[in-house]
Amino acid sequence: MDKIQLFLEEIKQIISKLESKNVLKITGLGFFGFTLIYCGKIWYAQKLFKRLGLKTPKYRFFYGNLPEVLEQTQSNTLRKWTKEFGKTYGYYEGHLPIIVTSDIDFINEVFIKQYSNFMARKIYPWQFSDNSPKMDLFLSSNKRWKRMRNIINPTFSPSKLKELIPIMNKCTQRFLDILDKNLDEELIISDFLNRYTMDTIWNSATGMDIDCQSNIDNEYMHKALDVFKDLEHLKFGFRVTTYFDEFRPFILHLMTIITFLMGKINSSNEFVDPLFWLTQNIHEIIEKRKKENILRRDFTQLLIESKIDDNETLKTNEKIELSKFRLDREMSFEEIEFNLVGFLLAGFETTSSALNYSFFILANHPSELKKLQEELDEFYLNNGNSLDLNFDNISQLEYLDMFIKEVLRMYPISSNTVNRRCMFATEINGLKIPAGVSVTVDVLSIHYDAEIWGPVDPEEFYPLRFSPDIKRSSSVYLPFGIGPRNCVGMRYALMEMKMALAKILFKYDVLSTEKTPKKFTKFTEGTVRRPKDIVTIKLTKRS
Ligand code: HEM
Repeated sequence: MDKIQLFLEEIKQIISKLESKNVLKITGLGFFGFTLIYCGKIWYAQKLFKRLGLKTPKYRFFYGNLPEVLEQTQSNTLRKWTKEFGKTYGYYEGHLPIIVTSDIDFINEVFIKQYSNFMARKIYPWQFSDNSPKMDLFLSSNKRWKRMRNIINPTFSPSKLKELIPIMNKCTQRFLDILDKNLDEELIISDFLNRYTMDTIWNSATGMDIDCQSNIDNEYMHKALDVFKDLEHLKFGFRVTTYFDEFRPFILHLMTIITFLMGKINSSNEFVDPLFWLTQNIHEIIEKRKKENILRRDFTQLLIESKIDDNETLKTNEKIELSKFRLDREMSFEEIEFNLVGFLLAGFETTSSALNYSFFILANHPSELKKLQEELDEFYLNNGNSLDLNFDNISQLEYLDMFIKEVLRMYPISSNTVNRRCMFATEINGLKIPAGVSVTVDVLSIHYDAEIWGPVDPEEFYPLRFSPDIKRSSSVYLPFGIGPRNCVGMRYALMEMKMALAKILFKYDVLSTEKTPKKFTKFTEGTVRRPKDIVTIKLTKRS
């Protein structure tokens, strides 16, 4: 006790001495020292690739290469650098080191063979921490990701997804009814596609029929679009979190508080509101569902019911590890909530953009339209004059499958997300990779590599390069990523796209107008890569 009192006395004396001296001076010195150490840390971090012997483009102290990447879109910049530095090189986002690769062996090591060393994504500027319970499947890392992925995987199996076919059919029919009223007119097709994919994913996720296709001013639609708009608005804030990565959680909390207060002061504030609003709505839907024991066939129900299936998904050693935590075999309320919001956002703009690219191709390639229509006519006759599609008969539409594959080869929607972060130091092909370093794939360079996709020029739209008799490594085709952490929604997205295209092209011809772009030259890129040009088309009844 005496010792404690003595200690407190000493502290009091130090404080009073400090007060009597120039506090400002000391604070200034402290700040200067801290800045010096922080700059030293940045300087050292930006020497990593030199130490590893990897080439890098010229970078600036503190900023690294981020300004250049953001200026031109990441995909285009990586493709340009790959031409200059070869298949594997490094660059810096601020002082965060990123290895870029288009080397297939390297990709196989990171994404498949050594995936347990890379069970995280590159740090996203809006990511609080690796283990926050608010992180959905996309943003979570390590065991938390693995556990959630094992629970979610069965939800996207064909046997579960087939329960969602009636919802897809209903929304597609609604889409056709709307298009029927807009025949022979110039259409900005992305407006219609956004509403179609939002209607489908919201209905599939929650069972709630929001019908945002007929109701243009639908609130759900606006809020979802606002979330993406806000991510654009926040570019500056996100640059700050990248440059000051060590303080990211603090800056993000601060940004959340500021925007929350701004939202309170100005009720029309567009930022926190939409994501908060969406999450709140989903929260209420799950709560109601659990309380009233309502049974519907949708993602909410599938996630509530889903459990880890040890027999199917886990290897023996993982079974033992997970069986120790039996409670974790199902998802918590919060996890269901954040994953449903994640599905809404991941399944809306991606599929809508993929269809937008498809209509751009159809308007510019009448011969492709003809081939697809011939296949659909044959399917209709062979299936008792019906175009009812399901997971069993969809494989009969082989050309449609090749067509969509080629669209996504030329226009990979979400190539910036094909990355992993090293969590445990390792070595790949002689290159030592320390924990914390991210590896990102230069998808465009691979998708346009003439050695892989030739002899027909990869710049040409040519679906037959996906003929079943042509064999290629699956690691060269990456629109949905690769390995155990690839896109969990791939089957759902492909089914939705095929259903929409099959039903539309069976009924209508797609025509170009004077405004239809012939080629895309500029893109905007966040998690989704979109053309800057607006795709205008005309639909007309098939002759
Ligand atoms: C054409 C449509 C789509 C494209 C092109 C696409 C593309 C991608 C890509 C490239 C990734 C990263 C994969 C990797 O890192 O290896 C991804 C991840 C993911 N996607 Fe998709 N996606 C689409 C539709 C969907 C849909 C409809 C859903 C949900 C209903 C969805 C949910 C997800 C989720 C949850 C992840 C994270 C998976 C994980 O980290 O385990 N996506 N997607």
